[in-house]
This record gives sequence, structure tokens and C-alpha cells, in this order.
Amino acid sequence: MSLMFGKVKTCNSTAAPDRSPSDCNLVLLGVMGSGKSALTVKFLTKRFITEYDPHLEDIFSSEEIVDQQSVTVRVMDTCDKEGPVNSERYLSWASGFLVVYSIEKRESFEGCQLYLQTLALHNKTFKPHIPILLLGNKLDLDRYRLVSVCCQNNNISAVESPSTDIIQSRHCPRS
Ligand SMILES: Nc1nc2c(ncn2[C@@H]2O[C@H](COP(=O)(O)OP(=O)(O)OP(=O)(O)O)[C@@H](O)[C@H]2O)c(=O)[nH]1
Repeated sequence: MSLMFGKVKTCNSTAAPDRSPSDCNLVLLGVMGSGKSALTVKFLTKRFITEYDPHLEDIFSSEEIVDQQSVTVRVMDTCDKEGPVNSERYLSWASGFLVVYSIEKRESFEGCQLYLQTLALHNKTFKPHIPILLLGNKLDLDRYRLVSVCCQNNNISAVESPSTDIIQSRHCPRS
């Protein structure tokens, strides 16, 4: 994703330093068009902006204050054309995963299943505590909704949000 606005620090995963306790590496996954880049831009700029190239994969870094501590948050905005291929590039790097779908596209939700299976297998095999959040995006398009609220499975936390607005998340309890 190349940005045409704002000041954003980028880095790549191979050059990223080892994680310290104050680092958080987030990976956004999901089918094309689910809104990963828009969410990344909203996180970085606190605004919904459409002027970016959504077809480039990159890592963006931002200093955030969490629980009164400074945290370096790195966000990898992936761009997989064919589901979770070459997942090695982010599996060992991540400290958390956001699997994104669009609530008005059923195939976008169905496309999450392969990612969730890949992550579940990885967590089971290597790192059982890496959090996974299933995120239903484009909540502003609720009137066109094709995926039910809390249409979720396993022990995945789920939340819904529009990229277009300040977060108005609808939290779903763990199933
Ligand atoms: N209405 C609405 N549109 C959104 C929202 N989030 C993203 N979009 C639009 O959905 C389209 C796809 O968004 P992207 O952020 O490019 O999706 P992506 O998942 O990064 O797509 P790829 O980079 O191709 O994998 C764009 O036209 C965005 O402007 C949202 O919350 N509401």
C-alpha cells in the first residue's frame, strides 16, 4: 500500500528488529476487497481515506500509548490474491492477527475460513497464545448485510466495525 498522504513510517519484515515487550506486530488477513488497507489507513491516520494503492503489501509502524506505555505497533497489510499462500512471511513475525471480512459479501466471510484454519494449525503447533480477531468490516453497509452478526466459530473473538468512521465496534462474546 503506498500512501499519498500523511506521514507513515514503513519497514519490511526481514528488516524488522526482534520484538521487545513493547512491540506489537499485527497482521491483517482476508480476501481482496474486505477492507484491510482501509482499516490500516484508518488506524494510522484516524480517518477513512480512499487514496491509496490497495494492491501493495507493506508494513507500517506507529508509536501508540497503551495502558500509559509507549508501544511500537507494526501493521502488515497483506494482499493475497489466492488465500493464505506463503503464510510463512507473517506466521512467525506476528503477535496478533486480524482476519477481515466484509459483512455484505458472503464469499468474503467464507474466505476467512482458510485463514482461520491456517492460523489455528500454526497456533496449535507453535504458539498457542497468539490472539486472533475475526473482524466484520463495512458496518456502515449494514442494510446490505449478508453475514449474520456473530456468525463465527471456534474460540475466535469477533468484532464488527466500519473503516469509514470512528470505531463503533459491536463486540461479540466468545462462542
Ligand atoms: N462503505 C465502506 N467501504 C469500505 C470500508 N472499508 C473499505 N471500504 C472500501 O472497500 C474497498 C476495498 O477496500 P481495501 O481496503 O482496498 O480492501 P483490501 O482488503 O485491502 O483489498 P486488497 O488490497 O485487494 O486485498 C475500497 O473501495 C474501500 O474504500 C468500510 O468500512 N465501508
